[in-house]
Amino acid sequence: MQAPHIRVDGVNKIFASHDRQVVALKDISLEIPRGQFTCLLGPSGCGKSTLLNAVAGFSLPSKGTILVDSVPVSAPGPDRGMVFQEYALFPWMTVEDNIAFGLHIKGMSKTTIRKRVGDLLGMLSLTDFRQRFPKDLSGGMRQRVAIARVLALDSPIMLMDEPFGALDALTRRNLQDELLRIWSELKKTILFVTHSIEEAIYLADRIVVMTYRPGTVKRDLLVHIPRMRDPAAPEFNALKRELGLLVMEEQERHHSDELRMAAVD
Ligand SMILES: Nc1ncnc2c1ncn2[C@@H]1O[C@H](COP(=O)(O)OP(=O)(O)OP(=O)(O)O)[C@@H](O)[C@H]1O
Repeated sequence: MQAPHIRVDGVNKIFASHDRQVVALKDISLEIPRGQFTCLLGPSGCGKSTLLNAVAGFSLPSKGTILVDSVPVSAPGPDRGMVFQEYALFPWMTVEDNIAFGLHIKGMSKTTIRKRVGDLLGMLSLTDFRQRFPKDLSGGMRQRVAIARVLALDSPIMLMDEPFGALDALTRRNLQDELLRIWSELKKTILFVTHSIEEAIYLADRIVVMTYRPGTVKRDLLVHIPRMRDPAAPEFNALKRELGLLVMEEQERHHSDELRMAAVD
């Protein structure tokens, strides 16, 4: 399946909670070309997950539209696979059964499933762990299974919500490298949420920095540093500084907002 193109057009999202309304997204418009690796970057509360959930079809915009290959998103679909920070594996199933689950639902033949699961176990270095249960795996391994499960369905779009946020630095770097390898091999369109500036620069073709409440696009830039990127390189650090200032401004707005709310309560 060819990677699709995503178009976010004038999207607003308003949550009504208790006695107040939260404008989580305001006038977001983005054109994401097929095959692009885009990171949504910003501090907590700037609407990254809200935007990702809207593209996934889990929570639709209050205003505006999201189109995948010109078709409006109105519900979750098999063309958009989601990977969460909290793995979301079935604890009673082995690694291979977790990966195969969606394929059984699709009604694929046992032979095809065995072949595809075998390939994915190999691709994500999980072959020796195929019979294990999630509780017997490290966080990094569990996240590999979660990625394999989405890849099994062959979704041409991968939506990833802080997938490596709970992992230690070394495991995180390994999985980032694997993700880049898989992405360049399988040519998926990836929308990846992170609040780590370094992770965004390491991975992305493009970084969209968001503002804190309402969530708008603060900066939208292409990363021109060739891969594999060296976080110690001067050009990497220069971009890190530039993005750091932008994110810090939003972080400060977040803190002042929290202080203001605490004073009201
Ligand atoms: N279901 C909801 N009901 C009410 N408010 C919500 C809901 N979901 C999100 N919000 C609010 O919308 C804003 C954006 O939240 P969102 O989770 O998208 O931010 P984020 O950038 O992904 O942050 P984090 O990194 O902490 O997940 C926040 O102010 C949040 O409190």
